[in-house]
Amino acid sequence: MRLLSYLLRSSPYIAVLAMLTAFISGIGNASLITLIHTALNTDEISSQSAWKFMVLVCFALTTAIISQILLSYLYRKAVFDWQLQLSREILKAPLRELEEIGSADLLTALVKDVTSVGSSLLPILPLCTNVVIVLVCFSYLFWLSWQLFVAMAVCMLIGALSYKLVLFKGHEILKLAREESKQLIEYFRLLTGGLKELKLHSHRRQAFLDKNLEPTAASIQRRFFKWSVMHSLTQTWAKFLLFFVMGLIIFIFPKYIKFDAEILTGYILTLLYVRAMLFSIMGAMPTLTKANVAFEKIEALGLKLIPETSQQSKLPDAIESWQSVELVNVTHTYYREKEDSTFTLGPIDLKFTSGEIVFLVGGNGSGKTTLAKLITGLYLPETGNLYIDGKKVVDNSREHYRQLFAVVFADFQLFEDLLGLENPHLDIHAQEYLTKLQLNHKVQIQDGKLSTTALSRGQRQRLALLTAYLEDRPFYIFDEWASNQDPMFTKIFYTQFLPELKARGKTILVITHDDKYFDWCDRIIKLDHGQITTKLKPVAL
Ligand SMILES: Nc1ncnc2c1ncn2[C@@H]1O[C@H](COP(=O)(O)OP(=O)(O)OP(=O)(O)O)[C@@H](O)[C@H]1O
Repeated sequence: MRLLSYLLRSSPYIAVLAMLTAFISGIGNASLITLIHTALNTDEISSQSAWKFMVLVCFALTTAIISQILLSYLYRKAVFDWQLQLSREILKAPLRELEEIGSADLLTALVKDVTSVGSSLLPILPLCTNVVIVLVCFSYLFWLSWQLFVAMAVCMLIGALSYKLVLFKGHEILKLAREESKQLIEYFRLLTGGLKELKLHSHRRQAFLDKNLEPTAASIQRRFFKWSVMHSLTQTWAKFLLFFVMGLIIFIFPKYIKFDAEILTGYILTLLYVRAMLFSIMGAMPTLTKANVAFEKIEALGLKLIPETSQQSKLPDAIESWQSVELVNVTHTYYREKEDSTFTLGPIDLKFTSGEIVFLVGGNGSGKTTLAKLITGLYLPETGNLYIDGKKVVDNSREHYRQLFAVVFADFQLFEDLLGLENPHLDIHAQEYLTKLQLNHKVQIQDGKLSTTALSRGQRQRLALLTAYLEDRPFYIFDEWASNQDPMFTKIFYTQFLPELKARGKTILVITHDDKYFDWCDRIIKLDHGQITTKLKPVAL
């Protein structure tokens, strides 16, 4: 029911119209069978009845076509809307939560689950029509003989209960298959991302196929097969149930309930007609079950398909002037479920002032990147607070606070389109930076779009730097930016780029292992196992 309300809320007017036409079409269809039965039992068929029949056929046909067109529109629009809405929700959710969910689950939700939920729309409207037809036909049967109807209904109810039981079991199987589909997507991601490693090592490749990919794919296939068998069994059972009921009506019930031949033909004719509708109602159940599983999964991720309030909140402006950013008693803890261990960063007390260059050093895994995520407001501190110019950063101001930073993370992502950079001279500025970064012979820029990002890792890092330059934010953070640069460019970075940025009044935090250039900063902060062990001037190090 909750799924249905979501489906209807995505385009309420169209949905109501589509349902209305589906209902009307259902009434038209059901009226046809009563008209046929009456005509069969009339000696002389009047021309008025023939006209009535023709009009009813046209009416049922037109409403069915309209409802189908509306349905296709509704389906396409719903999937489109939900994919956009889920993307917004993902961008809105806290980074740490998203990291814990993992990209495989998010991708499955965006690509597979949304389509599954949307596909439930396809049988829903025909379902409405068929439910109406079945209800009208059953009312007709009740009107013909209520005693016969009650006897028939009891038999059908027993059949429906057994069907429901199997459907419930199927729901559990589909849930497990959904979890494994997520794992399969993760393996596909490894396959496409690890082509070099898999091609070079034949034993690893074989083991990857035999031990990872194949068992998961086979298990999903087994579960879906089990589900299909259960589905086919219930469908076949449902078909024979109706024949069984007809057999009871023809051979058994007449011994106990009195009714004439006209009622009997009415029952058989109507049941034969209703049979197709009942099958289609039952046929829709697996799709609805699949949609329900996908819907539950999206909800379990904490993502909403329908926006709760208007999406058009004003985007925060960039911060132009500031004096200090301060972290007071800030901590962050990772919990690693598989190893049942934790890593805690902090408590951290740090202050950055406008226009200084700070180097952040420390061994692998000491918490440097985590600290950068806390400073930029990407991670929410578990304890303690961030302050900008003495003002606490709270939930309402966090988005605004984040506009202070331009960051090149070690696992940066390049966008070919230089998005969100409102600058009438963007191409000219970008071209200047491309020359400065010695990329002008490799990459061109036109209408804010880079001609390519298919470059070496070091060159891609330079492109990431280009984006950061163009963002022109007051606070720059570089996470081991120079690690893939040649010695000459590393030198240019520390001895030219950083001082130039500082001269423009920027604050720069550089996560680095390049001790050769430690003299080129104002301060050095050292992290060890999540704790700040040293805050020094470079000369003293
Ligand atoms: N997403 C995560 N989930 C769980 N633990 C994590 C996660 N990211 C990092 N950690 C753990 O937190 C610790 C600090 O990681 P972090 O990436 O901040 O260190 P780092 O100093 O930047 O390391 P490196 O120099 O290798 O980049 C590490 O022990 C790491 O295992």
